[in-house]
Amino acid sequence: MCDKNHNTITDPCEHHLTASNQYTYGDIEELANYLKERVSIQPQIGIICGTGLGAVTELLADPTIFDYKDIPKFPVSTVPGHAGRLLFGHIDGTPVISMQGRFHFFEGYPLWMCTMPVRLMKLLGVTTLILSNAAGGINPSFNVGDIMLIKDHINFVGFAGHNPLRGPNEDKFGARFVAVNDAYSRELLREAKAVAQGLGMKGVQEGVYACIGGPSFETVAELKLMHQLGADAVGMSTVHEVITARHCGIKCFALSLITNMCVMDYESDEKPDHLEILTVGKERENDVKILVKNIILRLAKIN
Ligand SMILES: O=P(O)(O)O[C@H]1O[C@H](CO)[C@@H](O)[C@H]1O
Ligand code: HPA
Repeated sequence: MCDKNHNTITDPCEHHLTASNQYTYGDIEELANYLKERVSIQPQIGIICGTGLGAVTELLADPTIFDYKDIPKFPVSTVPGHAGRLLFGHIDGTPVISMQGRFHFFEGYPLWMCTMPVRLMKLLGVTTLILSNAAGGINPSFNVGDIMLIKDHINFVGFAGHNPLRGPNEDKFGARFVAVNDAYSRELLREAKAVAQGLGMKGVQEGVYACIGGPSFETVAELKLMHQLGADAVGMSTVHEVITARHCGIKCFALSLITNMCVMDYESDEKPDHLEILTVGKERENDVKILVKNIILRLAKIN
């Protein structure tokens, strides 16, 4: 820890710099300009694909694709199931930008770095963000393969003091304090439910997503606590992206694919396993794809 008695804003030290966002508004503007010079699509909708759910990007017609490693100042994906590509294209006429792979806190990235692409999307013109993730089911009425439409979250990472907005506020993106009681657009949730119903999709649930830091999964005691607190599913992402999006006024819709049921019994020999999580993602990615496509179609009709 830093023991220097100093003003962290006017005289930041290395430790404080890591805690605070190092991407200035100008840096992200530069990044947006870099992409605008190379692709003419101005996206309205942003998509962030969860573990094993990158197939949603197949919806983009004739996409322009950037590998994260080729974009200046961009982090790179290190988790299997996250391809590490940024795609621009159209889904049934709607201009879209999609991240095939996200950044997680457990990879070692500070939260401001994990969520920088959301601010980039804002500067590129995105007004609505659709997020997906793989999650463990806590609600005993859920089944593996269910799709949970997220209505709220419990931010355990935030409880521990980690927030993507920590540090000096960037007023050009939004105000210092941001309300998140309505983080998940009720309108989008209603529309998504109507779409799922219209498609006759089975196993579509609604619930509360709990976010932990990972990469360790949860203990039985932690899961029992989460259940008592009202969490229906648990994962290691999404919430920081949603906070960053709400800060800059982007509407959010998020869904979890329940890739495993959490082990809440000391007698059980089962364990969560990333490879199994990827397998369930593969099995259900088509349904997630259909749902996302139809939500975008519906949004195009009502907007
Ligand atoms: O949230 P996404 O990116 O879908 O990934 C989920 O899958 C991984 C665990 O297998 C964790 O990273 C968890 O958060
Ligand atoms: N816990 C945390 N993250 C996850 C899980 C889980 O059980 N499944 C998929 N991502």
